[in-house]
Amino acid sequence: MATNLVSPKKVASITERVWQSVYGNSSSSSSGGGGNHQRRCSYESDDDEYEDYDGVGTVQLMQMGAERTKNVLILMSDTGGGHRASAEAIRDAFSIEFGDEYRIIVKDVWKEYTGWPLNDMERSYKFMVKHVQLWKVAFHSTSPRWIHSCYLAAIAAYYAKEVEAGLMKYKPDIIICVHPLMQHIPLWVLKWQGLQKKVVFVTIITDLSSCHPTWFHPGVNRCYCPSNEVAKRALYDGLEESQVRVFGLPIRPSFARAVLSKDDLRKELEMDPDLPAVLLMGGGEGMGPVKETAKALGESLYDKDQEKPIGQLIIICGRNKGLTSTLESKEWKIPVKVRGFETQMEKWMGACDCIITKAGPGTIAEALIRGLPIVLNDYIPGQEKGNVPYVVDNGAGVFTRSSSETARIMAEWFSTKTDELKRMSENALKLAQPEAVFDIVKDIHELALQRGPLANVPYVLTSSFTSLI
Ligand SMILES: CCCCCCCC/C=C\CCCCCCCC(=O)OC[C@H](CO[C@@H]1O[C@H](CO)[C@H](O)[C@H](O)[C@H]1O)OC(=O)CCCCCCC/C=C\CCCCCCCC
Ligand SMILES: O=c1ccn([C@@H]2O[C@H](COP(=O)(O)OP(=O)(O)O)[C@@H](O)[C@H]2O)c(=O)[nH]1
Repeated sequence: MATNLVSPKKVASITERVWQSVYGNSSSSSSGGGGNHQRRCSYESDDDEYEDYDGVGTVQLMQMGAERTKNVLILMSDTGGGHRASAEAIRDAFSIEFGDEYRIIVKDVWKEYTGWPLNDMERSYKFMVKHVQLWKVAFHSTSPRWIHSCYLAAIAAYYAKEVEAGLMKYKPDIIICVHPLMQHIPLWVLKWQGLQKKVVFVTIITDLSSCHPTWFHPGVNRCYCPSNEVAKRALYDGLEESQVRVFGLPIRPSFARAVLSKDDLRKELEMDPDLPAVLLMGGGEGMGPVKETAKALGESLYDKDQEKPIGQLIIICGRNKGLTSTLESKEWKIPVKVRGFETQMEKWMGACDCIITKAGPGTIAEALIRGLPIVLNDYIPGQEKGNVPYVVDNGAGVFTRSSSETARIMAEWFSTKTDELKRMSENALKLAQPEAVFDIVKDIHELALQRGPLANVPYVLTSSFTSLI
């Protein structure tokens, strides 16, 4: 029931009353859908974390007129590994640049607050990209604006209250969205709440070239595009030039700032100190032809005549546990390390000489920063297709879906074609944008400073205040 939204401890704000007038008092309007709906809809939460953030309102009141810590809510989802990696990159860069000025909260608000299908996007996405034709149809058929707007409006009608509860819990001064489907409902909520002038809302696109039109929402304060190609699409899809900025894809500062010596890293990671090394992976989920490629490399990187390896292989399987155990149980003729989900990718990339991966934007951007030539062995149709020419046409790598071809290229790079490897490494470094993440957070900071006086009015007052103007 709408009246359940307010704890007896809290003063019911005018916004909540407006909310009731929009949605009425009927419990039937809000009871469907999410299994966790009843619990999540209540502000009488038994959630300890909520109590922490609840305190923010009081702190804000005490700090009125003084500089106070601003809350930044980063909306992401673990559909693949790239959205979280970008979210963490932004979080770390804020901390490096601005210290305690900002409190950063990285959340999948859908998962915490809504019900099916929003709270289970990871599994649905994994299922769809595994059945690649299904993803292709879903991706392209939802591209026209009227189609995805209808879907999203229907979902908003169902889950807006839950999303509102999720957003209000964290009392954000700034919302940063790194997922295409997490803009529409929060932006509607801010509009209905009259909070558009108080809360800065920006989107950071995490696809390098081809991307789904849901990314381009005209209601954002800024849309950070990783490339000029994406920026052109954003303008074409209705964003104003003043909204669009191009700095590059945000990559974790550990890639940009750490001084890493390959020798030290190899020692730390217990790798062979001398043999050239290739890193084989398939994004956060260990997707693509990793197993077949590993087997082919096991053969091609072994010199049968001299009976010794010409290279070593690092396989990072991400969250794909089945792949990890299959590859761990195999016998190898060359030095091989099989790893699951790694949290220090900059070290593994820093210790290797080249990489084989599906065309995930995050992995590509990281590899470019480390100057690794790339063999792209797969791409997800739709959003990852354009990443292939981005790498190949810029001379930073090659594309082949054939495992035996990949294995042959690698053997050549490590023997007769070392000059090609070197040239591609130089091209990769030319494309790299390690400072993008810092440029983005500085721009967001500027944007926050430009906010009017409403930005400093605490949430406990803003809702009632804004409803009067
Ligand atoms: C005639 C046939 C009709 C078929 C209708 C299908 C109904 C809708 C079903 C599915 C929705 C499909 C959404 C498509 C596009 C979404 C935008 C997009 O590109 O999202 C990309 C992300 C994943 O990002 C990728 O991650 C990697 C990062 O690690 C990598 O970077 C890659 O390059 C990134 O782009 O995709 C998603 O998150 C998709 C989640 C799908 C969830 C499906 C949930 C089940 C159904 C409905 C949920 C509600 C959403 C409806 C929104 C529809 C509007 C698009
Ligand atoms: O064990 C792993 C595997 C992958 N990643 C990171 O996950 C992201 C993968 O993003 P990408 O866009 O390449 O592909 P996705 O997984 O999203 O499809 C990159 O930042 C990787 O460094 C990671 O941190 N640990």
